[in-house]
Amino acid sequence: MPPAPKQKQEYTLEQVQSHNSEEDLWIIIDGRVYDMTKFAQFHPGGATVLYDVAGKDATEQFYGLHRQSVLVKYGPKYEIGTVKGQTPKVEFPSPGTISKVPYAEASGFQGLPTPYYKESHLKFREAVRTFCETQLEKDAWTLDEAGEYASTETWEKMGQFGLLASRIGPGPHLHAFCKMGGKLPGGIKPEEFDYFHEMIAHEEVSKIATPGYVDSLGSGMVIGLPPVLYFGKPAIRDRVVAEVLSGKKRICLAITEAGAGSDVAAITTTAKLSEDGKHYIVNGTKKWITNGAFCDYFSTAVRTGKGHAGISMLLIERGDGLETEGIKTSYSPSAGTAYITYENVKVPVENLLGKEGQGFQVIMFNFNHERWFIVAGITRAMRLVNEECFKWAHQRKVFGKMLIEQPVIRQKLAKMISEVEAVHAWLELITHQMNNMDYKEAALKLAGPIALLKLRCTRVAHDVSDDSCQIFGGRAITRTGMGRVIEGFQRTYKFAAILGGSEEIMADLGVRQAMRVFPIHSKL
Ligand code: HEM
Repeated sequence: MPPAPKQKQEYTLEQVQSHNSEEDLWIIIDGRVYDMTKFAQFHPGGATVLYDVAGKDATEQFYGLHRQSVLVKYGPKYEIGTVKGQTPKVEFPSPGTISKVPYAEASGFQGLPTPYYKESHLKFREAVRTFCETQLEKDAWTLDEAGEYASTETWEKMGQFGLLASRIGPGPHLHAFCKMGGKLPGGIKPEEFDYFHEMIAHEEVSKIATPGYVDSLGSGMVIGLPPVLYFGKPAIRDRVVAEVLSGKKRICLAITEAGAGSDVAAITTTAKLSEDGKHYIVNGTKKWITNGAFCDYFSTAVRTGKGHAGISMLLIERGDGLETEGIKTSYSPSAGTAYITYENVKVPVENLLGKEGQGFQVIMFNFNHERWFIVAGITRAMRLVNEECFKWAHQRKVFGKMLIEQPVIRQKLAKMISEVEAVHAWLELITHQMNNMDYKEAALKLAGPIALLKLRCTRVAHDVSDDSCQIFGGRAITRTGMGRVIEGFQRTYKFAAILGGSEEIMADLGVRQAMRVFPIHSKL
């Protein structure tokens, strides 16, 4: 929340100037007067720097060294009034508002004509952004640094607000969810809800910009629930979907193993039918499972036979024989990235997702949605990085002028902005196409374009990370302070280039899909 302007006292410049000693230290930041006398000795930047500006206007020094959030946190405690004749100019956006920084939002949200976004998308974005900023963002950074998972209360809050349901996409499950008393953000009706609403939900969560903690807010669910939703037996599906969307239970997708990443067919975790035919007995391990450390359910790929046709999907509940252990990644442990061990885990045959031996199809069916979701998240993260760079370039002075006045910085910004706008425009087009196809048709026709979009997106992320680091300098490798968002991005953007299929696999898949529909008799 922005600090409430304190109009209770107005001081003349001369009055402020007279409080200019270590024992009586006032400063001005953007027309507001702060009494720093007691704070000076606790100031993380040291007391001396404050003594140097005692009784003076320190706006430029302050905004050259601090994020706005510092004033939001400490301002109300130390602000004592305003300067007569000066009106504070710096904006403190209220929760849910759209940024006015150029290219910080998709142009359709900054008032330009758009074929995609309707009133319901604007309403939805405002509601989700307000929720994220007021309910999730305020302690995200502290929890991410501490490596803590999102609490059960946070999950239930997300469930009640309809954020979890919004991240699984349109479909009959939303009607079921609302019939059972659930609500969607912004009062959107299930029949209005489309893939743009879902895309917005992913974007807004990604904008929280604490990559590990952001993943702990449901990335496992986004990829782990669809196999149950589309391939689970009705009784199990209805129970599990209701539990997960309300935030009472958590689910993740367990496919990759130490010896099987993008090469899904190499998985070795086995599921053997028990003698009475009532259970599968699962043995093996899984690695890099997002949210695995704290989930209740695991949509797990298992081997029930040989080759591609020997892969099946099982819904496995945490219980005897299933152990999870956190893996240390470049992310915060908040993401709950886990190594999973299955030792003689008994799974009822009813928990088979799809048919035995058709696990590969179940996995492929969901991969497009997973990749599209990764693209939505990383693109939004890049937009935020660009916004931070644009602001920083207007804040930071070097060699006597603003960074933005240096042509080399404008060149970098031009590249970053144009690349992000291009991938986002492709994302919007594909999302529009998803809205106009059923899930099956989209899985077939959009697999190639989504793979190529993901490839382009993570290549752009590489460039954006590189350029933003050069713009932010030392702050881009410092976890706290001005470059916090850039530091988090450069440390973690590679996740998107590997998860859900590596760049190399995306490139190959994209072209092979195009080869399938190439009219073979076309000649030069
Ligand atoms: C309301 C007034 C101020 C408050 C509440 C405040 C608070 C803080 C805080 C919380 C930090 C740590 C920032 C972080 O790492 O996230 C910090 C750092 C710092 N502050 Fe202040 N500050 C104020 C004014 C000033 C002024 C006027 C100056 C300079 C004249 C200054 C100079 C510095 C410096 C040099 C650092 C270290 C920055 C770095 O490591 O990059 N501060 N301040």
